[in-house]
Amino acid sequence: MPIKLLPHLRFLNPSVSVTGFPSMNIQPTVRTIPTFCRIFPFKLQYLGLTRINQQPQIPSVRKLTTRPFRTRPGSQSSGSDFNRTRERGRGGEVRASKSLIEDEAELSDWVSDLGSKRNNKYDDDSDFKSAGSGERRGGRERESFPMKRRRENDSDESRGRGRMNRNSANSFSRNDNPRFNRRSDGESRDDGGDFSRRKSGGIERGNGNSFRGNSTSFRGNSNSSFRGNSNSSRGGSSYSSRGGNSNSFRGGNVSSFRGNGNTSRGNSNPSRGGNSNSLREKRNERNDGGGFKKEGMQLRREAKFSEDDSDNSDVEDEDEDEEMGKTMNGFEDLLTEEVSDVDGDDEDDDSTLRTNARKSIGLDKEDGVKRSSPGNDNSYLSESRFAECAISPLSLKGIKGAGYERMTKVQEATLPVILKGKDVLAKAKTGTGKTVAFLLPSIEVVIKSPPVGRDQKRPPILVLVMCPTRELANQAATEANTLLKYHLSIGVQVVIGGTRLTLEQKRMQTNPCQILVATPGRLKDHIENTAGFATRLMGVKVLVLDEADHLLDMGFRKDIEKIIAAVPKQRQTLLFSATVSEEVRQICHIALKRDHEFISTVEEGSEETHSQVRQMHLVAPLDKQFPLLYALLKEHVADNPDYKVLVFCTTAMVTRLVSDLLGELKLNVREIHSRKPQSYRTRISDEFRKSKGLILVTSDVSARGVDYPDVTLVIQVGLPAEREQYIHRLGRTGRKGKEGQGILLLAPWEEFFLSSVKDLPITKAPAPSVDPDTQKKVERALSHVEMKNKEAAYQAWLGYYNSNKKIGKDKCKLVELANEFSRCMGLDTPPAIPKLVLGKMGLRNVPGLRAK
Ligand SMILES: Nc1ncnc2c1ncn2[C@@H]1O[C@H](COP(=O)(O)OP(=O)(O)OP(=O)(O)O)[C@@H](O)[C@H]1O
Repeated sequence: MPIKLLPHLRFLNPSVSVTGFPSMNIQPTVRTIPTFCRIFPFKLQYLGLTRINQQPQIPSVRKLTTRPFRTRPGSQSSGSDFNRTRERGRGGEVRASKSLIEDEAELSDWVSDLGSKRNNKYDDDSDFKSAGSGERRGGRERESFPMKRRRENDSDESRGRGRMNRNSANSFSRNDNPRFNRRSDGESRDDGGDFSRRKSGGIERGNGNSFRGNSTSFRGNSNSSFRGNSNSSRGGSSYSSRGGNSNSFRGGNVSSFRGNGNTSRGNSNPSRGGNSNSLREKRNERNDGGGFKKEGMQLRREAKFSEDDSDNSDVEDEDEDEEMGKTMNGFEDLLTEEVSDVDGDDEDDDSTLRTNARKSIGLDKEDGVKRSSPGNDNSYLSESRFAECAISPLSLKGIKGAGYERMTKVQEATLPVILKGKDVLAKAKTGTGKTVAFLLPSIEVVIKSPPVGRDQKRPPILVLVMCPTRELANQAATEANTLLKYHLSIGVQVVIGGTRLTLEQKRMQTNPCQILVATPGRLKDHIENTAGFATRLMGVKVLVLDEADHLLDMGFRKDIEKIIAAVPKQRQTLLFSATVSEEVRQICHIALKRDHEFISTVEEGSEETHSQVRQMHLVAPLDKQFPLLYALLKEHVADNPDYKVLVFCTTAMVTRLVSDLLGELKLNVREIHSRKPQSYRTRISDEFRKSKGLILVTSDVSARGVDYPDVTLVIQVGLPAEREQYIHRLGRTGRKGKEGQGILLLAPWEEFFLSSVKDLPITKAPAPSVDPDTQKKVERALSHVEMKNKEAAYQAWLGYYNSNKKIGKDKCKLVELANEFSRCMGLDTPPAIPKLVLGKMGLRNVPGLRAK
């Protein structure tokens, strides 16, 4: 049958080879092979044309669609990933520096900050080896960075904050404001990754005993009923939710490491145990009819996407969720987390759950042998139902309303333990329902707490959820509202950057909430500047760190430490993430009690990524990357009418450049990064969530947690900041058991990154060549991209790679590469960079750079 080529598939032409792949022998027929076919030959398996590991039969290729594929033989059985696991050591792996900047905001703000710090120590080149750190708030030199607008000087927020600062009597004085400090501490960001690891190492030696606990599988068998019926039995900040006979099945082969703290204390309060459903109903009625009843619906309505927010959200600001550069100062103070109020090592379980979990992981009840089960779309789900847990009827109603029937595996594994009141560090793959896993038991804690009277001046915040990005905070609050649909008296609010502090203050005053979702920087602002807020935080019973490893990383740690210090020690703490490195496990006791449980639903020996997500890496020199990216996208779009693609770029300004370019090439693109106003970010995020047929070019603001359904492809252009970031970015596709694809596009000198992900099933894509027409088209499109955007991208690019330990080591080589990038954007001469910036980057007098 003759092959009919679609015009759009003809961009490939072997005559323009990709340099760096001399061994590539492209047959003439390759011309007919779309890039995707060559990168994803598995597609052919669907067409029955080739075995999965076979080279595609090129002549057979006709119209190629990016069709779903099956789990590869021999790959991780997705049906059995609910297993006890120990983190695999990754010794010897090369990891990209954690100090890589997420965007170049810091860089521009350094410049701004220099005016006030001209004579300080940071003027010394040796203190500023990279552009990846430092002050982000702009000022005098804003002109050099046209995209960045000033927030502090002209917003109500800054004025309000200024007043509040002068008047407020809080524990974080302005002079000691880490947020302020970190923006001037360029060097902390500069070497953050190393520093972090070194510090962690130190901590490990000093305190590294918190994971020595027992690895348990099935504990106890009691089929518990609902607990904790008595408000009166729960006073003050005690852990009412800990007591009783909660089902605490610790899921099948889920790894469940206990800390080595006190484990002998049982739950002795008899009043907490064994309540029937009717009691639950009664309790709920009582609580839901409490002081907030009338406000309930309103609270939820206003929880997040309030009109107020959108009104002010065009206040551009530096991105607290992306900013880094904090130091470890004061960190040691937090190592004395109180451990006295720990629960016992009680053996309490729910046999039904246990049985279900065993089934869900393919464990035969009789012989205990693990059966492998083939992967399928629902393999992220367990066989347990929410009703089997000690969840209140109104929550169950909310769950049903959300369309959730069975628990996901991470929910099945963690819920009973959390409901029991234990601190938990949980690791589960991306898109498997971790948000519900921590929200649901948190809501139960609120339900069990005494209702707050209307006249209470400073009603306590009972649950505090910390998220690293605004998008994620919004999303978590939305999920909370879904679950709270029938809990009319429970309110959720969000405090994030990018909106005026004063309006958040007003909103919180008008509609006090019991559950607060926040980004660290903004929460700290409220602690410092909002009257009565610190008092309200003293009511916190549950503290959640979503994306815990990121929040505990150097970029956020200082804020997190302050926040931990601002909530009661007598609390329950939940840490969730898809990646929990050894380092995180060593430092997690900053937040967790020693007897916390580490629960992982990632099967031992299996990858942290989903087997149904096909991962490829593609190595091509810089000058071929834009045309390649275009080619990949064009083909994916042609093959997938419902395409939904995320393109991750290294920095915000590079994101803007790539978005501009793809827009010029007439692809349907949107961009999102920290330099966009919050209103824009929220709008684009919502649009992408709902849309199909859209490409979102993004910085790492979308890397973690964001739940965009049905993403068909994730492309990562350039070096990911670290292994974990690669995993989280990739995790935007393949959610809820869906299939997806991921491509990592690296330059030859970035290939070293692959060693840090060598345990993941990333296969090398055959290097495609680029049709000269495509190349020309891209060059033409680049010529239409605004010069200032290219200049900003160049500077950002330089800053990003300068902060990488490996690439930034040889400054001359770095500048050569940066100038190559500049040429790829169509610039004959590299843009000039302010001398001060060069100084901060440690790049003064490096040949090849132009200073201004
Ligand atoms: N029990 C359930 N049944 C079906 N869908 C669920 C269930 N629980 C959660 N979900 C849905 O699964 C999706 C992914 O959930 P969520 O965003 O919490 O994943 P995650 O594990 O936190 O991912 P990430 O690691 O990327 O943050 C969401 O759309 C959520 O509504």
